Amino acid sequence: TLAPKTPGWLDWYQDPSVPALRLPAGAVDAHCHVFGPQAEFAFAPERKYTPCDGGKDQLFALRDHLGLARNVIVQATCHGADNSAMLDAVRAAGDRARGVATVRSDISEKELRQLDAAGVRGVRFNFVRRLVDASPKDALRTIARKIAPLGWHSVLYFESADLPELEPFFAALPTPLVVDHMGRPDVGKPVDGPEFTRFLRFVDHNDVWVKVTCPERLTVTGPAALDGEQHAYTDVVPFGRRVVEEFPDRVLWGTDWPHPNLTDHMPDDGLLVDHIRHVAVTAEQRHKLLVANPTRLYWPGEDA
Ligand SMILES: O=C(O)/C=C(\C=C(/O)C(=O)O)C(=O)O
Repeated sequence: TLAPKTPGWLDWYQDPSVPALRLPAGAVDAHCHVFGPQAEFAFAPERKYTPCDGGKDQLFALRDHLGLARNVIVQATCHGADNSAMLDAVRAAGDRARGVATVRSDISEKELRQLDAAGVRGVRFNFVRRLVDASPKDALRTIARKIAPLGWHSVLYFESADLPELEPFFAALPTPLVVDHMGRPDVGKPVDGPEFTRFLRFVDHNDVWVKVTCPERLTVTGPAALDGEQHAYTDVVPFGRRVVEEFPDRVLWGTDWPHPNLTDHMPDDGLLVDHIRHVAVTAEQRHKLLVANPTRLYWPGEDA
């Protein structure tokens, strides 16, 4: 029997608009997931939510609809450390997808090489308490040490309030670091206030990559019209724009489709693409954000 969806959970947007923004050739959705379908890929018993299905066929249809060329498919907590749904999608996409996995500290070198051969290029460390139970730092250190020889990176998902406590641990990891959703800033606070300044300093000191993603998750005011356009998350724009301006060569973008854990509104993915115009305002910034940076990180050696 299939597990029912967490009550109150919104399904992903069924009829996304065609973006007004034409994406540059080779644009990468560098943060998205696949959920099941659970009839084929069961959700993990230890999960803290049960999503609707969101399989590879719908993910690739969205990629094509939005004008994207490639995906980086990130393991979501609803599948725990069972990466089979993600691997199935990455393999199905051929060279058009890479993966970021969740692994346990006892993973063998052989298993890691198999993941690498399948297109995995990083692991995810999740510190968001509503998503996972404690993440023992010793176990994560062991994982980071095991993946470093493969040239993989560590993707970090944390609440901004936890950065002070986590920063020394992050700084000591022996891999490149990639932060999800700008470190989840409190956008009710000033962009040049102490909290986001501390985050930007962390990024600068450790050459951290930053995903300029999830304005729909971070917004306090909700989608609003901006420059006559629907659905720009105006209160998040200054944060994304700041990161793009300060670290133009280490920013990434993604849809976060199928958008887990949203209950008050579900973004139209076409309008999420248009939101890019407010944070990467020049064609050069957009080429780096969408093409050059993700290609350098996930398809190194390719000209982009
Ligand atoms: O999709 C995201 O990146 C954000 C969320 C969930 C996960 O990342 C996950 O379950 O792996 C969230 O904030 O609920």
